[in-house]
Amino acid sequence: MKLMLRYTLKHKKLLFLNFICVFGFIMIELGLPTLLAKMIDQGILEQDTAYVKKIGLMMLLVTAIGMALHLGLTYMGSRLTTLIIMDIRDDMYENIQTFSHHEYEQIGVSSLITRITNDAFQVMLFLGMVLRTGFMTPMMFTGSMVMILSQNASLAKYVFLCLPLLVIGVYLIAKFSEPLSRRQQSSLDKINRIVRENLTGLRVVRAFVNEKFQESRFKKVNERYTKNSINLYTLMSASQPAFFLVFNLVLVVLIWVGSKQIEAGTLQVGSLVAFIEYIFHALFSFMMFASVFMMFPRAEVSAKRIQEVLDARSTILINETGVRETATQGVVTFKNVSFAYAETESPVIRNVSFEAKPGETVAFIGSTGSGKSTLIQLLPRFYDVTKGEILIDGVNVKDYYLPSLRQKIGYITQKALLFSGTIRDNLLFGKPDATETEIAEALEIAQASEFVAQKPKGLEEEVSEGGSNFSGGQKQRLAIARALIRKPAIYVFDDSFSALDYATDAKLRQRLKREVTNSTVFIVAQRVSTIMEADKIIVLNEGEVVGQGTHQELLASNQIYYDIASSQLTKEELQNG
Ligand SMILES: Nc1ncnc2c1ncn2[C@@H]1O[C@H](COP(=O)(O)OP(=O)(O)OP(=O)(O)O)[C@@H](O)[C@H]1O
Repeated sequence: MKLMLRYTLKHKKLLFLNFICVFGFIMIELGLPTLLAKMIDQGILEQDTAYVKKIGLMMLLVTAIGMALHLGLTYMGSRLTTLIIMDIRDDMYENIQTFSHHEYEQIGVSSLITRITNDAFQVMLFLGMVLRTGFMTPMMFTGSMVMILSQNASLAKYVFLCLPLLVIGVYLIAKFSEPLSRRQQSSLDKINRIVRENLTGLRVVRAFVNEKFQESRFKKVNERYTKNSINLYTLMSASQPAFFLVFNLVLVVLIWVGSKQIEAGTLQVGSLVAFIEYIFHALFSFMMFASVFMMFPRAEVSAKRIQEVLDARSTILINETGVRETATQGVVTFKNVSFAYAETESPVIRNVSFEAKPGETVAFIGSTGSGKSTLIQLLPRFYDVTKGEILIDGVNVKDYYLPSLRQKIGYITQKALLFSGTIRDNLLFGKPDATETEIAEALEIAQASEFVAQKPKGLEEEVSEGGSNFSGGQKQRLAIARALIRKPAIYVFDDSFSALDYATDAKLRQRLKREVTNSTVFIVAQRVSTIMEADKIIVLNEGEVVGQGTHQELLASNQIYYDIASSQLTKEELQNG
């Protein structure tokens, strides 16, 4: 509720105009039955044609004004809700951007998508309803009740008798719809997750001929969603027939008692018609308000899910006052660094210490799951160390202004990710103002010039979603070029050469070596051949450093490294180093 109120009050001017239209519209709607009563009692029954014409014209004019006000009301309401939802989505997106990986993992990417799309839409539907009818109906109801009481108090008591019945009904429906709404939104999260997994992993699904299995997984969550929706809508729609039953019963009683009063001469026909019209307004307003009230739990569930996203504070803050400039560029020191993914889990990095200087290449090797990727993700603060510290150019990474820290690092992820757009767009992602020469140079170092030139449109070739129109190796080379173009002080290659053939891998590294003489280079690799020329190789085992040195030193002194190397290199290669 707070969320909806806060965002609505941001647009006070539109809200005020909406309110004016509502007020005017109600005045007109409430005035019409009185005019009608006058027309019947003083015009039609008295056979005064001139009076009938006069009141008729007045009614026409009043109706036209009412229509204009209603139009204004609809326009104002739609404009307001659209702006509110735009603000909510903008703020959510902005906050999501600041999330560390921890928050993404906690809420889940699919759920974040549902929240920014469907939950925001649910809130929009509700606010639209509130703005169109939420203000209007209580005012209309109160106004109508006042008119009812002032017209005929003895008839009014029948209307009051039915009200508690309606209130209890509305309360019960709202109460039962809340858990159903919550379940519905969380089933939608699941639908989103399965669709996402299926579509991104389509090749795996097909390769394992698991379409049927995935289909049944989808069917299950879809059925759960449908069942929930049916229950929810059945509950909601039960309200209308029940309401009309009560309404019609009241009407029958009123016509019965009213006709007796007319017979006795204590009530005029026109007054009864106006009275019934007011009752219609009152009960109809009540029903409309009840629908808003019944929709509230559903919108509230969505608003809470949105609020959760807005309230989530990244554990890794931008640090506005942090260090932006340093004297040196690329000196990296790990001091007794330990890291666990969650407080309860055991550390995956244990007491790691090493140093790297500009011009040096430091490589990490170890069995899978030994913590190589985790270790280098601590550099740009994708996660924060649990113990110890990481210094870059003498400053703790936590003390940097976050963008300045990340600006120093060219990070090439294990899974190359390209964005939809052209090849050029993807390269400019690294440096928006890069010149043609810089682009060409980066492509050349990354061994990508040739295949880019072979594309019919060259740099302007479109990259389809996820880069699916490029091979794994081509994607990796473009991702490398994108990082190279920035010329950062520190390069981090997280197994980024794995999809390249041996020859391309060797050529790329050789060319890179010439280029990045003043930068610090970290390479994570599974292939010994990729890292054997590194200045320092760090061998990791279960998160611990179990060896440090050059290829030759480690071959001679470290059994784990020797075992990895001997499993990949020929005897000759081993001997020649
Ligand atoms: N997001 C995560 N949440 C919890 N545990 C994780 C997460 N990512 C990795 N791990 C765990 O941390 C450990 C180290 O994983 P990491 O990816 O760093 O290993 P790696 O040496 O890079 O492996 P590989 O060579 O297979 O890529 C593994 O046991 C892994 O299961």
